Amino acid sequence: MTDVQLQVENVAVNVAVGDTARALLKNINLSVKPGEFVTVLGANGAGKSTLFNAITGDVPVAGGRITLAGHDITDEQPERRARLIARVFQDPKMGTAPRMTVAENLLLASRRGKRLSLGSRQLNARLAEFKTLAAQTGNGLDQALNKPTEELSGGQRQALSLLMATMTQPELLLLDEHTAALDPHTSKAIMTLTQAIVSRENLTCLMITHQLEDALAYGNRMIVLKDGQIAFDYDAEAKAKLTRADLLEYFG
Ligand SMILES: Nc1ncnc2c1ncn2[C@@H]1O[C@H](COP(=O)(O)OP(=O)(O)OP(=O)(O)O)[C@@H](O)[C@H]1O
Repeated sequence: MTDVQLQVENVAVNVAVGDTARALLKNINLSVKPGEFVTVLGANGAGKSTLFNAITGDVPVAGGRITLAGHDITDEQPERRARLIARVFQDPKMGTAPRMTVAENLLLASRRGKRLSLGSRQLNARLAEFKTLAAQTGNGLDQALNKPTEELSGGQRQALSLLMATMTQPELLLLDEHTAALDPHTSKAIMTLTQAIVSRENLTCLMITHQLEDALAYGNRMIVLKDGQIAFDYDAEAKAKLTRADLLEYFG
């Protein structure tokens, strides 16, 4: 195992605005160790989602190199990178196929990067496993395995998205404000589930959040983006000393 899981070297992202190029990311350098859980903070427009998009290949980089688990993925298509990288979005509707049942969604996710086969025999063979997996959410998902996901609550659907994102142990988990659309109680439950899965599977994880309490409470490293650059990078020890008041200063 290498001691660096994700290496972002001199990554720049530009977009054309009219006749001029605007820099969204300016020579970002970030080195993340295996099992690190990094919270990502920054004001609106700082470049957080653009950083995720550069890592997943959803925006082209103007320069630099991205390496994941020893593979140079800089020139790989997003579909290929998706075998290694899982992402959970803010909108619970983004992570699941709405007309398919919970169990079918889980079967699909378990086949990530492999040949797809969705027969009822394959499904039935894995129902007990999926029930155990869904039970850990504590929100009744295990009782809803045969329901289309469009009938689930936002919290259940986001819990399912999280299970689907992590069940094949991705090399990198990207959480893109994944609790922002949920009420405080549900958001807490999803964060507790997130923490449990990330620790148990020893996942390398980046989590964008605007919830300062969550940014402080979770993870063992924090970066703050400002104007397309990493303005602050706190290791576990420095992060543990930070307060909400310190963070508010960055956004003041
Ligand atoms: N395709 C694009 N073309 C032009 N500008 C873009 C494009 N994508 C993003 N931007 C701009 O780039 C900047 C960074 O956007 P980004 O979504 O990365 O910010 P963010 O830190 O994730 O913000 P938020 O907290 O609001 O989600 C913003 O000013 C945004 O408007």
